Amino acid sequence: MTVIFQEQEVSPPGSCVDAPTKLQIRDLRVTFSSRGKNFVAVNGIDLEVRDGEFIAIVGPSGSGKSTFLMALDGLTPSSGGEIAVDGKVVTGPGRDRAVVFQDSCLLPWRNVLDNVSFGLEMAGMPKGERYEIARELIGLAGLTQFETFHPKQLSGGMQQRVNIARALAADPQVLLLDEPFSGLDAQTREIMQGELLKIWDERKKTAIFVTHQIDEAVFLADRVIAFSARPARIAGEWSIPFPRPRHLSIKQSPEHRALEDSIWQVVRQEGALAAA
Ligand SMILES: Nc1ncnc2c1ncn2[C@@H]1O[C@H](COP(=O)(O)OP(=O)(O)OP(=O)(O)O)[C@@H](O)[C@H]1O
Repeated sequence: MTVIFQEQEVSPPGSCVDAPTKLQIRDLRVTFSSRGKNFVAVNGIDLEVRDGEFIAIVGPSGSGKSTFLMALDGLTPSSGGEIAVDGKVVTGPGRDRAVVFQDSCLLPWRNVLDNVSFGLEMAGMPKGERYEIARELIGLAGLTQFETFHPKQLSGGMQQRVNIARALAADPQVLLLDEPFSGLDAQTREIMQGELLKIWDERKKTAIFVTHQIDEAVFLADRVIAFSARPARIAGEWSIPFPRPRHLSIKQSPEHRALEDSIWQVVRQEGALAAA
């Protein structure tokens, strides 16, 4: 396993190195059945995530990244090991975790305000209260002028901002993001990376972000984890030293590029194993 810890005398601003553990994953295994045969998708992952930490997960296609995320959410049952949020063992989906998917999951007949407040409505929160929470998040997402718009009237980037606001509305302890920007063009994607960090800096949620883009992982995360070829195990781990708030221009720095290269080498190696 490749482990690179950047030594620093002073913690970067916004760092969570001293924060308590938020999410604990011990020996997590996920097994699927396909055509009468069992196969292991996730094989014994151990991971401790601190409160407010931003983790990015990269790895070859089919390595088990989404499966891992869905197991954390409780949508996919694990076949071994344990997941705990604040020490409480996860047995299924719960309000302490929220997922943002690649595709917009907005309800087309509801406007932005009613989409963002949907979960709160389902939880029985009175209208005035849920609208107040939703409006604050819509503002944070820079969409105040669009709260009466319906999803089809919004660009892909705006729809994903609504999705993120909706996920945050229930005030989850852990935000799980499964390639949320992969459907966007390169320019919008970069803008969204900056927007996500702005929202995250404000709310400081513990975040697990799955992506194929290594530059995106390095730019966003406190820690990048590379998964091996299937079955997923941790093949490498990198601590990202850049202080926050981060500006997109850091992507051009030699330090950023060196981290990208180091991560890419591991992912490429694992991808070759997957193809072999
Ligand atoms: N519900 C399921 N039933 C059976 N097999 C599944 C199921 N979900 C995922 N798989 C298989 O598990 C493996 C891991 O899939 P997963 O989608 O987690 O990988 P991934 O790393 O997220 O891939 P990508 O980067 O291409 O999105 C794949 O072989 C996939 O076909």
